[in-house]
Amino acid sequence: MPMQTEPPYSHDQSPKTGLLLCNLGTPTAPTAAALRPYLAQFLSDPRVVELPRLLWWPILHGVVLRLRPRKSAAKYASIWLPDGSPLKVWTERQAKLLQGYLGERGHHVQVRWAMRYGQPSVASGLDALKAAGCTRILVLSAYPQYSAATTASVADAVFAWGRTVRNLPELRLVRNYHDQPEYIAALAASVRRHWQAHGRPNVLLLSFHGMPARTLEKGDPYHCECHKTARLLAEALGLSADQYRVTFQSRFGRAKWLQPYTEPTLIELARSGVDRVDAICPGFSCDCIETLEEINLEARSAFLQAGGKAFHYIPCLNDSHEGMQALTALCEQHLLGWPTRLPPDPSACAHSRQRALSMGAKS
Ligand SMILES: C=CC1=C(C)c2cc3[nH]c(cc4nc(cc5[nH]c(cc1n2)c(C)c5CCC(=O)O)C(CCC(=O)O)=C4C)c(C)c3C=C
Ligand SMILES: [Fe+2]
Ligand SMILES: [Fe+2]
Repeated sequence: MPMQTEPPYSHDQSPKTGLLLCNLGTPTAPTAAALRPYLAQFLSDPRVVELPRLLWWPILHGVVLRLRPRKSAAKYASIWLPDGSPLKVWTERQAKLLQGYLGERGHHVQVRWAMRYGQPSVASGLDALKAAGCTRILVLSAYPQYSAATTASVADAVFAWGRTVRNLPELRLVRNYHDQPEYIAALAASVRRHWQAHGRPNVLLLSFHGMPARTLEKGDPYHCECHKTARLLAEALGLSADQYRVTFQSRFGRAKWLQPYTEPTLIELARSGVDRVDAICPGFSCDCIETLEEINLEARSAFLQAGGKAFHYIPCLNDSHEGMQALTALCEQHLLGWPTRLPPDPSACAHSRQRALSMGAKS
């Protein structure tokens, strides 16, 4: 990939900081035609499906991309918002709010949002921040728990962009925030608020997106980080071990995924006489198809059909004040990690002195 041609370097540029909030990506419409390119890009990422290409390619192109787009489109249609896919709507809103929250704390940071798959791409977001004069950029992956399939894949996109850039900004990538006290406090506050309004369940179900089980054996910390989030949240809420369950959802393909699986656990709970379950998804920073359709529609119906009496879904933090405060605190901790800089020095070298003179500055 060729390197970009950039405006000549100038010493009189004041340092500016940018923030790129990256989420996974989502189709532009709830149709099979929009789902196909989105799923093709997503499921071609070797960080997501780790099978050898020779084996995976015929399955992806011969089976998955023929059947899944139509099936998934119907699911997206059931949760679509007037302004688009919930994942896009919430991510855009969080980025807008983050700019204000950080500004109130004295951080004048340009905030943009991007999607790892689809548009606006990570590269276009980084290009825009660089074009706006940002010489340091904080990349915040929206996933609280680290996984190679999500966080590391965003890093891949950032590094790929870096290969096209001549004059790189300083880059910092948030790795995770699964145990950040402000994030746990925000989750606990949203659960408590729900319980104040609707009473308490017999069991609180914490459902996380799944991963193939072999990723845990190969050293991916995702499973452990999900369990740590769950333990901290349970402690914050004062729950005993029998008052909550940790499960994994969204199994894809035939391989064994992280267990226990969400839906079979709900069926087992209903059959064993548990009347009310509340479900929360602390692995998602905002609501999306995985929470709104798979949990709030499908899992709810499985629980009720198996004899459960009441199922409450507690939404993701989305644009709530507590959630935004947690994201702000997280960004602030990372922004403060950067060294203090000397003011720009236009006389730092002969060519910039000449530039300053030609632009009419006094020598
Ligand atoms: C929260 C972390 C996520 C992990 C880990 C993850 C792994 C993973 N996902 C798939 C396959 C699919 N995921 C899909 C949607 C989706 N996944 C996440 C997050 C994680 N995925 C989010 C936030 C979303 C929602 C996107 C939206 O538009 O709302 C989908 C698409 C939907 C569908 O067709 O079912 C697929 C497919 C794999 C294989 C995987 C493996 C590590
Ligand atoms: Fe996923
Ligand atoms: Fe673990």
